[in-house]
Amino acid sequence: MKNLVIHGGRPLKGEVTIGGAKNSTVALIPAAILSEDPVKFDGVPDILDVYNLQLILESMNVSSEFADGNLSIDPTQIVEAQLPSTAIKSLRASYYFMGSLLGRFGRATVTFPGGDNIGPRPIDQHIKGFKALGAEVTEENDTVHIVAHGGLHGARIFLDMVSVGATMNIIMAAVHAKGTTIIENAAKEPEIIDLATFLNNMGAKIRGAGTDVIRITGVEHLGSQTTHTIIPDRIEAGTYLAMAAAQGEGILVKNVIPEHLEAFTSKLMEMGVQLEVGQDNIFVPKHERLQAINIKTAPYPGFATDLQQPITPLLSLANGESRIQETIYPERTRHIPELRKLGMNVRDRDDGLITVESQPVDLQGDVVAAAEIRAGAALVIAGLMANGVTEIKNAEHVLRGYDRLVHKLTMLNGDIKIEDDFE
Ligand SMILES: CC(=O)N[C@H]1[C@@H](OP(=O)(O)OP(=O)(O)OC[C@H]2O[C@@H](n3ccc(=O)[nH]c3=O)[C@H](O)[C@@H]2O)O[C@H](CO)[C@@H](O)[C@@H]1O
Ligand SMILES: C=C(OP(=O)(O)O)C(=O)O
Repeated sequence: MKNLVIHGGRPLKGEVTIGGAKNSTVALIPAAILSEDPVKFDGVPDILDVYNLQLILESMNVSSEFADGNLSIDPTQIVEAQLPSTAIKSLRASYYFMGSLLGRFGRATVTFPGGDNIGPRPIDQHIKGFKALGAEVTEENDTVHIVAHGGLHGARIFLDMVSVGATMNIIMAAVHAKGTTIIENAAKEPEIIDLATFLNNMGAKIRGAGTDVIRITGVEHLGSQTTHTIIPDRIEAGTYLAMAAAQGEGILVKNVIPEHLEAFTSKLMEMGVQLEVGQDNIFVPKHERLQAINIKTAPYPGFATDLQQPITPLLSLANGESRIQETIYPERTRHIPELRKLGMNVRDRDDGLITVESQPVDLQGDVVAAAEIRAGAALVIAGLMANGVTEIKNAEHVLRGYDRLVHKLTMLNGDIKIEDDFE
């Protein structure tokens, strides 16, 4: 295991460039096996999830090369094979191989995905979608078997709840299905548009991505002609914006699509952070006084659940009591006891209500553990704010989704390094 070691209390300043979106990347890589030609992506973030997805591709005889943000994948020699369960368990998004293998071969056998401990994460809506398309789905021990004996056909699928993963998985399964599939109550996240853009550029017919009704008309062939540039990571961007507002003395966050961050930036502005929003960048000036706010997480375009942890340390600098109601994953509060260890005045309730009171004294470094990616991001921000040394255990949770974190923070004058944890 790895630890992140931060000597906190230093003012942060300068520029940071946001990488490609993790949540697009982890869907685009499984989607690449739907292509009959080699596929190229650029703007790919340097994160552990990418390396684990490469291992899964390799097990299917799909070669890939990744350097300097460029990822090429050659699925032309793909074979059906048992997927490596350690890599599958290392990330949630390995479940996208259910949709992409089903789309490509009409069958898929995938171990239940792993991922962060953020509370229950059922996949019933994915399975409902596969069944509606004509597949038989059985679960045995820890494995899901999906087979479409008579081939896949278009269907009308109403999602019982808005699910990013189910929307993406059904799109991938349906691209070759006979006829038209309609997903109603679909998720509207920008990453879904990114996936649809990639597939449409290969010849798919997906309409309505970004709205809550998506229509997919099956096509026979998909082939890649161009390099697909991955959209900027709005969650990474929001993390740096929160960090800049909490500990910055003027930070320019580059390579952002400001529209993707509106629910987040409007909350920062409500607090009194005077953001200067450019076309593809946002400047966070040094500020004096901040006001407490209330936040409720919601599916896009609402306030992202993945940003409630990174904004929590900032709320401790506001005058008064701030509240966050986590509605997507009410148990996603594992950052709270760790933030309390650093001296933050923060509490949570079983129903996902987080209360943050203003901080009378400076935070003090301590040994804490990252239970999941965004909990880890909150601890990194708090560690940068705190006096003394903060050691964050289980750093892999953070590194699986934050592109070149140590390099970027060092360029911002942060003092942070990765160490092996031999305990
Ligand atoms: C790789 C990726 O893109 N991960 C994101 C994706 O996860 P993921 O796609 O797994 O999250 P979903 O959008 O599916 O989950 C939304 C809600 O629906 C519930 N649900 C979902 C599917 C299902 O079959 N049954 C069910 O009950 C979940 O428990 C959750 O409460 O969206 C989450 C919510 O924005 C983000 O936190 C994750 O960062
Ligand atoms: C929960 C997250 O990711 P995943 O769905 O990959 O676990 C996240 O990115 O905050």
